[in-house]
Amino acid sequence: MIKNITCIGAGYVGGPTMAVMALKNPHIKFHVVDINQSRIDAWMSDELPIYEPGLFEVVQQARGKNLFFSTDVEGAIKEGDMIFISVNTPTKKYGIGKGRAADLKYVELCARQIAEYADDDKIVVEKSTLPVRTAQSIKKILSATGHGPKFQVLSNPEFLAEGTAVEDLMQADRVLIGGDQDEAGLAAIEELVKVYNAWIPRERIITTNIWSSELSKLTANAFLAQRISSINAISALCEATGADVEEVAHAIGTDSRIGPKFLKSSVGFGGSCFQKDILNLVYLCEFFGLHEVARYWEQVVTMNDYQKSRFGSKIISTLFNTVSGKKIAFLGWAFKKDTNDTRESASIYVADQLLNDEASISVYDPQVPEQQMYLDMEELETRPMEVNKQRLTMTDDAYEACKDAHAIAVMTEWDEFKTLDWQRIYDNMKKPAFLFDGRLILDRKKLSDIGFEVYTIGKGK
Ligand SMILES: NC(=O)c1ccc[n+]([C@@H]2O[C@H](COP(=O)([O-])OP(=O)(O)OC[C@H]3O[C@@H](n4cnc5c(N)ncnc54)[C@H](O)[C@@H]3O)[C@@H](O)[C@H]2O)c1
Ligand SMILES: O=c1ccn([C@@H]2O[C@H](COP(=O)(O)OP(=O)(O)O[C@H]3O[C@H](CO)[C@@H](O)[C@H](O)[C@H]3O)[C@@H](O)[C@H]2O)c(=O)[nH]1
Repeated sequence: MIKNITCIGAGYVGGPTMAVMALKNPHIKFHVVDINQSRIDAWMSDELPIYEPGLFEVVQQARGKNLFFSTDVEGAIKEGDMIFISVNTPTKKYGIGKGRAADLKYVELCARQIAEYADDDKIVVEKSTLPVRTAQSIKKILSATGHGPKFQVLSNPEFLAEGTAVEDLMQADRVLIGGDQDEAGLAAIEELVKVYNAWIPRERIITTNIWSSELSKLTANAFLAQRISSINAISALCEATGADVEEVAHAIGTDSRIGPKFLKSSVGFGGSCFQKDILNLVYLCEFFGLHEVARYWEQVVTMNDYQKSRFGSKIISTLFNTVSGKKIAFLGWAFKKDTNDTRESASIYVADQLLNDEASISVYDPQVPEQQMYLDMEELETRPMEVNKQRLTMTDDAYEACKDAHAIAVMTEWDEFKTLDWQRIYDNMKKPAFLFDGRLILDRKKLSDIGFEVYTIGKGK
């Protein structure tokens, strides 16, 4: 009987996942720990470290009752009957597998800490996205460095999307739990099934062997990203031929075998997961000598890079082949709406491309702080920070960002952009006033009538 659940890692996944589990399992105590003190402080305050619609209400209901946040990793490991590992698994930036493989050093450290501090038997749950067969390494570390207790390792990948995390957790399409198929493994799976079954119907909880579960997560993201790259590839052809990508997406999406979701053409997918997980899949395929399979999936990322640079190039070529000294307004910096997360956002790469062509960029995003934008640019290491700061600025007012601009680029699909006073924006811009809709959210006809020169992804002239 599980009485205490610990989660190591209080990020975009650990925080919301444990908050919802705690709300639905009032009889279990949840302890979420992180090495980042300021993140933990934020989880305990009214200003949560991540912006997610509905999250604050959930946290508020459980926090202090059966949901606790702290930096006491050792104490939390000792008390947890079940320990989730929900730490970051970024793309490796060094050594073997650099630029492709997942960097598992944080996961390995968690396993070592669990082995060191655990005084009794534990169920260890992989919540982080991991390459298939990672459980084997975790088991090895636990058994080689532990001092007595027995460990069961489960895989329970998370499928929530940012911006809809609470909804996705509350009404999950499915929950996936993988574990060893022997008696102890099946018993551990059943313990986790019970936790989810507090609100997820049993038929939506899928149980598999551990390797299938690990691989299903990478596969799900690869399939989702593949759909976006596929429709983005078609968007280029639409622009060349006069077809309309939204009409094409609707026409194919009504085929029940294809389905309508994830066919929204865009300036390119971003976020912390898709690119990282596909590159990880590519690396795994190469590792197992499956070079053709690796090339197949790699193309999803190549197409996404092409879509981002195609958008940037379109801005430059439309503005008479140079943006040097011109002001370009960016509406949105986050990688999608309803999140403050900017990891791998298309904005970063398009901004970089325009800055290389000496543009001045003024950004408005309702949730992203200026400091984060500079950190994103710094990671690219393209130019000195002072230059980024001179040419790239953020304002907290969309109208200010667009004032005196030569062009506007809609980079994130925030709802509020649809209801801006576009006549006012047009009146205050340089003419011709160019508008590049990278998210297909604006009314092209209305804007053209105002006087804008509108370019929309996937729509020919
Ligand atoms: N972000 C998403 O939408 C999403 C969705 C599904 C799965 N995932 C996967 O979940 C995992 C976590 O992603 P995230 O977005 O929450 O990452 P994140 O960077 O927001 O959070 C990870 C946290 O782990 C902490 N941490 C790292 N090592 C630690 C240690 N040894 N002890 C204590 N804390 C430690 C970090 O300080 C950080 O706060 C990744 O593997 C990711 O691929 C993410
Ligand atoms: O039709 C679409 C759908 C999405 N996007 C873009 O794709 C990116 C990713 O969007 P989304 O998948 O909604 O958000 P994530 O939070 O990255 O969630 C993905 O990655 C998570 C981490 O692994 C998984 O848990 C989720 O199931 C998976 O959807 C964003 O830039 C979106 O703008 C499009 O361009 N067109």
